[in-house]
Amino acid sequence: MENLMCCDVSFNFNSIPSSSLNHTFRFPVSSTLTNNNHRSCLSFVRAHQSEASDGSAIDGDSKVDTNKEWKVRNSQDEIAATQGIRIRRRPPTGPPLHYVGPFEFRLQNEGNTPRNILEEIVWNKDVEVAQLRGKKPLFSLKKAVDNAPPPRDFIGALKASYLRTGMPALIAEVKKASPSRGVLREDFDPVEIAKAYKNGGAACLSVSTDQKYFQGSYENLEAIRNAGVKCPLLCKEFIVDAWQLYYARAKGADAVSLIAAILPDLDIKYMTKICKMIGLTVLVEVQDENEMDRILGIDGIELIGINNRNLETFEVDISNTKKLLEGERGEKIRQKDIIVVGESGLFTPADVAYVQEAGVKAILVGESIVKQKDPTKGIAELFGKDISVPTALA
Ligand SMILES: O=P(O)(O)OC[C@@H](O)[C@@H](O)c1c[nH]c2ccccc12
Repeated sequence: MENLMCCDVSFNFNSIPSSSLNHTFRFPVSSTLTNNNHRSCLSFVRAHQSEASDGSAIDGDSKVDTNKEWKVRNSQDEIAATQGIRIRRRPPTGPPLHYVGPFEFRLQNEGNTPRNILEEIVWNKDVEVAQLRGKKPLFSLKKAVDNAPPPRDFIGALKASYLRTGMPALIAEVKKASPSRGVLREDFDPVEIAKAYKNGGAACLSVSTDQKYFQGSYENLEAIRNAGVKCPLLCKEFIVDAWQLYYARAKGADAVSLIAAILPDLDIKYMTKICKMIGLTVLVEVQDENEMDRILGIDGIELIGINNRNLETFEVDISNTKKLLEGERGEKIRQKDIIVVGESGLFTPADVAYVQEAGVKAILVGESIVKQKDPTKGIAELFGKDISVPTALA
């Protein structure tokens, strides 16, 4: 890992949440980060804002000034909107007159009601992360990350699988439920499912860690890692804060997904840099042309997922993968040597052939295989043939 150096930084705190006011930070800065522009640096501070120089947490409900906090979030939403991002990171109608606890307990009105499920998930995630950060400050996570076993090569595993089978490499998703489909599998044993996927020929696994909407957990991720399943693991989360990257890595993830619909370019850039520093592979997920164009404008992106499910409406349309790979976009992706992952709504060999034809080298599949009594067989049915690794090579 890159050597970290420390610097003291004092800021004009106009764009920093109130919990950070009057603090001089001492935080690690990698050589890559020092060269970045001022805004990037502010974002980095935001990610590290909840710790004083001794590493103690300085966030806490009692110290949050909701009025200033709201102003900061509102200006973040304005920046995001200029990039075509519709998802608001916080309720927009201003702070409640009194601080009444987390988002769930705030009085609902037209303005502070989420407009769609993705917005609701993000607002809840914000609260969840703030609470978790208080319990596990960044300095303790950094120690865990330093002592974690080396990450596995996520992209290497995808490439090897594609070369071996001549078909898109499978990222098989371990998820119990989803907001659009409800519970997918009652008898859900994450480790058994992970082993079955591996035996069926999955190159990598995706593990849902969101508890509220997907009934997942970081314990599942850790359990799969500790059970010795060799596939690299993607932590399937809604990342809204760089703290979550360290958390995922500390829990055994080899890769994380960043959702372009909720993260402005600047966040994607600096989070990608942090991931590189701590050894995580980044999968950036896009769902329309605007998001694809934004991500193709960012350097250093190696893996792009095209989601066939619109996260705002839940509509699934696998032709989305084809649409986003046509013409100049496809050309640019090939020039940049980016691997594209076709995501969601893939059920049959015809679906797999369709997205392969469109240009993907990997697919991310959950529902169609997790629902099968035997997920190993489910994989063979999805591909229309056995793609498992011969036992002599496994
Ligand atoms: O279960 P499916 O339709 O095969 O989809 C899997 C995966 O693509 C999906 O879970 C997913 C991809 N990106 C996401 C972002 C948020 C929530 C869910 C997702």
